[in-house]
Amino acid sequence: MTGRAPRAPLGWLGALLVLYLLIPLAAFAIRLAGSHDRGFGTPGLWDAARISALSATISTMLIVSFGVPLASWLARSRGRLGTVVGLIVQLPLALPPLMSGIILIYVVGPYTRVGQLFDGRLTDSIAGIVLAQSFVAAPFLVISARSAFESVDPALDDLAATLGHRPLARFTRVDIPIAWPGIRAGMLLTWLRAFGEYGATVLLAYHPYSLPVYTYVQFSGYGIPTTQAPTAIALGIAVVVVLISRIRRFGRRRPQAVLPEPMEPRPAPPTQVTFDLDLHVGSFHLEIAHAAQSHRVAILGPSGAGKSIALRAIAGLLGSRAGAVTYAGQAVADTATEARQVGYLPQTHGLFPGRTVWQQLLFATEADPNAASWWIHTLQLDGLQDRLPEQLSGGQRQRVSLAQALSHRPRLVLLDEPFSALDAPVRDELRRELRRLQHETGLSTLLVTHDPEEAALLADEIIVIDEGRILQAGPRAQVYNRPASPQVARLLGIQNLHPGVVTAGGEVRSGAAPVAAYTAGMPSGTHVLWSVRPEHVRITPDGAYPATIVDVADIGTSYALIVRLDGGPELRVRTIESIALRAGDACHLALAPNDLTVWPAPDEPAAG
Ligand SMILES: Nc1ncnc2c1ncn2[C@@H]1O[C@H](COP(=O)(O)OP(=O)(O)OP(=O)(O)O)[C@@H](O)[C@H]1O
Repeated sequence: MTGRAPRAPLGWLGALLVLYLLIPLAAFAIRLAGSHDRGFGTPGLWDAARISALSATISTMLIVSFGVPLASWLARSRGRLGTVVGLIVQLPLALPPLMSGIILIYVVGPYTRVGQLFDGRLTDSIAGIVLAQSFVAAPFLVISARSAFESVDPALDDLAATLGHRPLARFTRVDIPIAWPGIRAGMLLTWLRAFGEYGATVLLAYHPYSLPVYTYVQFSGYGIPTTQAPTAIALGIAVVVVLISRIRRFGRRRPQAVLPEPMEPRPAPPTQVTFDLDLHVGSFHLEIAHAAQSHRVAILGPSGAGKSIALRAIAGLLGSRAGAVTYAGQAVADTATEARQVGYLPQTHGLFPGRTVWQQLLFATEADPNAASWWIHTLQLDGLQDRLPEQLSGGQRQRVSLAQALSHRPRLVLLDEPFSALDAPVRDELRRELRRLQHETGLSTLLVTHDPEEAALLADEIIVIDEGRILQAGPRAQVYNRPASPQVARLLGIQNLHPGVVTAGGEVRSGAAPVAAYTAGMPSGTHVLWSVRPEHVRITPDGAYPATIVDVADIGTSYALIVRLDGGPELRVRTIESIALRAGDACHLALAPNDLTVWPAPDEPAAG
């Protein structure tokens, strides 16, 4: 038994509809084949067909010129205005075309002001036909193009801005190519709808005859046999246009890239960033300020802390009102992103669909082909230059993104969780690679991550943020060894974090176990949190703290143990020394007071 629902009844329902659509077409074709005189020589027929084709083409061109920018705006607009405009655009679709004709007469009819400007000749002319067709057919283009633009990832627009492209270039070189299949389908539908338009046209422009008006005139004057030829023409055209809309560009051949001589780019001078940001995105308020002392900085924080918003603001993608930003002492708040010379790796991989690896690398306005060739080689992308994004693995895509960001010699590279979607071995490999580049080429980087290990590997200076505020900022060693608060300790992934109380002797009692620590300035009885890094807990016979082994795991390069302090909490221990102990064995721990960090518990007022 497969457990699948039987599909036959659904299939039959669909087949009935297909029959209903097919039978009239077939009946017409049979009648046409059996006729003596099909009327293809009737006077006026071909003129009417020509006028319909001409006016539909003009209408479509007009609708595309105005409708594509409108659809792009509608796809991005979130406000009430966008909703209202979206409804207005759809209205002609919901209105009977005859009524659309009546409405148009009130605006451009011979006795209106607009009509009189043209001596009443706007109607009953090709212009009148175009006006009627455009009104009725415009929604088809706008609706289709709008949903096509909605599928364009806004991060690609941001990426193109960091690669030096201005808004118009981003529209024509990023948005239009990606949305093109939807725009093309909308154009063909629009043309067909305009070509077949009758209701609005017959009221607004009875003359010259368009094909549908001509057909009605023939029908009412001479009966149905005389309508065979125009119907056959319309049917033939519909079939051709529908077939055109189905044509895919199978296996389009792209020229193979010939890579120029690789040439190592001159390294950009180290760039330290200063920022003082104060901005709202929706209901989220980001207010952070920092002057970096290093050119390898990480912003670390949990999901939703405001890391990506901070990075986008520093890149200039949120406008000049986001706050003050300087790169190497130079104020850039009023400089557009495209002129800031930054490299950017957005959270989702930033590659442009339909472009080969080589085309991605040369996409920046100031891309240097020799440098691009060098990055292909350095980032181990040799042989992949003619591949499209979908023909690459996740790790290769991130390498291409990195190469793309570096090929225009950015002064600062902004990385938004660049490796988070990759599996552990590929992530480790790419982190190592980036670290190597940082050290070998002096690359200036600002990394956003929620992973403390990644921040420690790729930055000399760490800014810890949460809920749009800085919790701690400073050199890596200082932040990791002396987290300013338990919250920072948790965000840094510090594992041994336990509650305790300061004793009269200045120790910390955790459970029943007193632990020696520096608690200067904290009165006896203060509730605290204390922590010690797993690699700072030593198991040694002369240790001061009796304990019991709970678990020992051999993790290849080291041992990870869980040990319970007698009368106290469990501690994680990490050691590279060979361990002969097993779960349940007694042991002793050595904990240096220097290695312990103690904070007043969050609800305790800070002492000292
Ligand atoms: N366009 C937006 N409109 C409204 N709120 C937004 C918008 N973009 C982000 N936010 C909100 O701002 C906050 C910070 O978002 P941000 O993307 O900077 O977080 P993050 O720290 O990068 O998180 P993650 O690690 O999950 O990417 C979140 O609460 C988010 O919901």
